[in-house]
Amino acid sequence: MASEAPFAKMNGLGNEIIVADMRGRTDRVAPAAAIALAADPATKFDQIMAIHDPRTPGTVNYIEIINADGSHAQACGNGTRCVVQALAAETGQKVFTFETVAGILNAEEHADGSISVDMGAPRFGWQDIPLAEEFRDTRAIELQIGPIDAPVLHSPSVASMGNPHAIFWVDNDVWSYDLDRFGPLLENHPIFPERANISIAQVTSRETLNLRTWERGAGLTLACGSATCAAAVSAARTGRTGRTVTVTVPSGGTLQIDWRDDDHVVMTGPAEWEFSGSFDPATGGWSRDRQDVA
Ligand SMILES: N[C@H](CCC[C@H](N)C(=O)O)C(=O)O
Repeated sequence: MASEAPFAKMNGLGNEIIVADMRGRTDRVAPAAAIALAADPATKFDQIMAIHDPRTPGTVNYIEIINADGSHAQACGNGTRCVVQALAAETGQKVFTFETVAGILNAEEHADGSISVDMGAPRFGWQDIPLAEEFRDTRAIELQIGPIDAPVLHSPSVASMGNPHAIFWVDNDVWSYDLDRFGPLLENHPIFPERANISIAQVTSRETLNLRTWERGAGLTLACGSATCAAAVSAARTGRTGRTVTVTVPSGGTLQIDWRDDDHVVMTGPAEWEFSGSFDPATGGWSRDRQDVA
């Protein structure tokens, strides 16, 4: 049996994150371990952020992102803030350059404890999302759900933040939509060959949005950082808002999104530590650190 690895259960605005310390090891978190940890109410999570030794000079760590269903994600904004907070607490370092499967990621902890992550440039080409067929205008693609002549949700904007996102614009309260019913249907719609994260967004002013997300591989979550970025850039791109917005997520918290002139999207928000323990990356068996036990 491989030795146990330390982990911290954290959250980013209610997005449930496990930061797994896989530095100095060659094994990886097995999908079965992720599924076991997700099934245990004490360690239930949306994403595992597995911190590995760096692969590329100039980066501090390679980060692997694993969804609750054991699948992999290319981006996780809220989880990246949790990684920054954990590493900043350990090392005192404030500025980080990470590598993920989607590329290089810069992040920084500020004096007030908030954390900014440069999520890179969004992509809007239909092959970039990806979509199964060509759509020339990804600001509003032809996709709808509900009765054909009275769709409940329709014409989403699609964007890639490294991972695939569809954003449905609604006029009513985002809570009035049955996202737990529509989410799985849309996540697995054949138009999204790699599935997609599905959000509904209500624009409340030129600077504010309300957002709910059904995450690919994790379901309904209390926050989704990359979806917040995808919604913000899509809102700006369709003329609904300016390029700097505050997004309210289901936990009631907010993320600040700035789509900079150099095309990079910078997301700023909090991260919170809950408890620490160690786990077996092969099976997901785990125990809580003794000093944390009340
Ligand atoms: N919670 C994450 C996104 C996870 C995306 C994942 N569900 C995927 O498969 O793309 C965030 O804060 O950005």
